[in-house]
Amino acid sequence: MRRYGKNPDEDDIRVRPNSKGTRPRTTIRPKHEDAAEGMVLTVDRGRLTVLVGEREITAMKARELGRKSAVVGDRVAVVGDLSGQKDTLARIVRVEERGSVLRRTADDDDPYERVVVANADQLAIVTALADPEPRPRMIDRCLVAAYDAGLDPLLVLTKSDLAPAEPLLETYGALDLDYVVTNRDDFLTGGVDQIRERLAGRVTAFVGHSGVGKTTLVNALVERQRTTGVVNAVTGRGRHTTTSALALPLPGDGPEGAAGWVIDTPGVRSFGLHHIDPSRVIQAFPDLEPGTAECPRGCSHDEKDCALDSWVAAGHAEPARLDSLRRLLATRERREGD
Ligand SMILES: Nc1nc2c(ncn2[C@@H]2O[C@H](COP(=O)(O)OP(=O)(O)OP(=O)(O)O)[C@@H](O)[C@H]2O)c(=O)[nH]1
Ligand SMILES: [Zn+2]
Repeated sequence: MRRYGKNPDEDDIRVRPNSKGTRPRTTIRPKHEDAAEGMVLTVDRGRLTVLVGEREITAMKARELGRKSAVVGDRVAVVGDLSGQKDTLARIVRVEERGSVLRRTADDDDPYERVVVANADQLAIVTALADPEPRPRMIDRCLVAAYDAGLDPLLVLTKSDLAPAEPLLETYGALDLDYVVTNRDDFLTGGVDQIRERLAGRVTAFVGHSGVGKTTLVNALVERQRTTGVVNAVTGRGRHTTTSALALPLPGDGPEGAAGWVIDTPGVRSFGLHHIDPSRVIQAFPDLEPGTAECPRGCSHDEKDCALDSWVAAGHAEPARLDSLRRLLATRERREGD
């Protein structure tokens, strides 16, 4: 699977300046052939902050885009005033095809599932080992969302000074999940390198419930940021005013001049799992998947004849994993955030 960020040279989402003549053009596009390519960093009430080269500009959707949305992480083509000066406004005339989408669940205020992050290739699931207690169900839901969106999950276990990681990791042992264990004291001694390594050259969306230490972690990661440009300008605006995700560059060189991207997602209470087929849910449980071979056709995996019970009874997987799968299947239709 091609994922944005891993092989920027092979990326077919980008519009290369010299691609004229080598590629067929659609009839709509020539109008904006001189458009600049950018990446959406955040969205605030119809105003989008777009990184174009080294410059951060404010833009809005051009009318011709219609209902099509542009979200954080989107590659967009912009025209108009690209100076980035105060009170200037550019127009987004095109949203490039997305390599991946993360959706959030519909809620009472907004009945539609919406894409909140585009083009991420990794999902960092931030969970505290204590205070607050880890929530395996929430982790499972995130895993399902990650697998469904084609993102590599990365379990980030924080506050290791308060509790050991082993019990939780044991539960997920069969999943062969990539994980990092962190704590605040490590950050002070440069201990974020372990996680930095996992983020290098990639676009990683960070999710986690309030209080797990996500902000502490993200700040440690983006701290040594160049003094001008993206981070300071964006964070200076006051996060609380926006429910949008926010793309933050990791210091160093790489695609778009950053060593990788952290996409902080304050507004994502829960992922939209409504659209996910039960047969895809099972993909988040590779330890259980082989056990479904003997299931009756169209098995819900939560019925009397389900073969998973005997699979687990035979010792092929942990009973806790099957419980987790079943809880997930049962709660998939609900709108809960945990
Ligand atoms: N013991 C301990 N406390 C931590 C650690 N990291 C963060 N904290 C504390 O946990 C609390 C929550 O941290 P935040 O970084 O604000 O957590 P958050 O997930 O961003 O939560 P919100 O800001 O509510 O969204 C703060 O009081 C932090 O000081 C850690 O490694 N160990
Ligand atoms: Zn079954």
